Amino acid sequence: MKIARTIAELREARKDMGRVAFVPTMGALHSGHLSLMTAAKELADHVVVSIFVNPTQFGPNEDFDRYPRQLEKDTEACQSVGVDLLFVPTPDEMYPEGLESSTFVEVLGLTDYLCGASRPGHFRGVTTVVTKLFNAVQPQVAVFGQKDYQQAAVIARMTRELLMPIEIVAAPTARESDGLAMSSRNYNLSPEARIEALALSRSLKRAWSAFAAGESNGSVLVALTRDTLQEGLRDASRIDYVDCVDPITLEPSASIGEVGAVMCVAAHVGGVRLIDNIRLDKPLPHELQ
Ligand SMILES: Nc1ncnc2c1ncn2[C@@H]1O[C@H](COP(=O)(O)OP(=O)(O)OP(=O)(O)O)[C@@H](O)[C@H]1O
Ligand SMILES: CC(C)(CO)[C@@H](O)C(=O)[O-]
Ligand code: BAL
Repeated sequence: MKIARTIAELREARKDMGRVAFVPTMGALHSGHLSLMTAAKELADHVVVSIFVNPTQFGPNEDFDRYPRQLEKDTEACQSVGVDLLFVPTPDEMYPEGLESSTFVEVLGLTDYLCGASRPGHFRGVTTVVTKLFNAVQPQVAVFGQKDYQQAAVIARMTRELLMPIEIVAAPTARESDGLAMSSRNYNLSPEARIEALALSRSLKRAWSAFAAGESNGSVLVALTRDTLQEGLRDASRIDYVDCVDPITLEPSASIGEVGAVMCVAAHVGGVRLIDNIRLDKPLPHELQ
């Protein structure tokens, strides 16, 4: 596996590669990330992974400084699943003009909801850095996780509308055996908070079961989900959102029809912000059964 630390090194290594599948990450890799890399291997001749904790997608009071970093372990993990090229740029390499640059990429509409509403400016940081990474890596296909459902939708919309010749693939959420969605931020959970965090997946399971039993009113499903989440959290005021949304537009679903819906939750557990979601119209993930 080659490692590139600069754009110049990346471009040099990229020259020898044909069709590339790209997996952008912020590191502190877990099995969810590795499942994206394994999926990427099926889609192209070479797999490129980036690890970059992007400062511009964190708000001033968010956890940029506390975000877990473990580059040595991550490098071994990438090697173990057969990644061809690992790109680990510094902030100066990604933002040579400084973090307050005058050029950025912003997707309107889709970013009004969910994390876009609770983390102002977050998606502008994500779409700008992903555009830069796409320009640097020049992949044919890029793989994102459905755990960050809105992020995958926003990036798919961006690539389509900006005519980027890149296919966006959204891969399923990897979960721990007790249902918790894998997330780098789980590394920051205390043992007590790790147990409390199960309230997120439990609340989604409740929504799924009610939908499967015939409930299709979005507000009723949101209320059930919120109740379950509140019951499981020590501080209910730390819920950022519980929303049942259209899978394409991400607008709140009043009534779930043929296109189905996604139930999305975000909450702070023991000082760690976690998100999760579930498609109500698809089979229940086996870890939640
Ligand atoms: N449990 C998971 N299953 C599948 N993909 C995942 C999972 N968690 C994250 N991903 C995907 O991995 C990619 C990189 O995400 P990132 O490095 O931010 O990891 P993360 O675990 O989501 O971290 P965070 O704690 O910031 O939420 C994204 O496309 C994200 O959707
Ligand atoms: C896509 C991404 C790597 C952009 O910084 C990040 O938002 C993430 O890890 O999901
Ligand atoms: N996994 C999405 C990146 C973030 O939370 O900033």
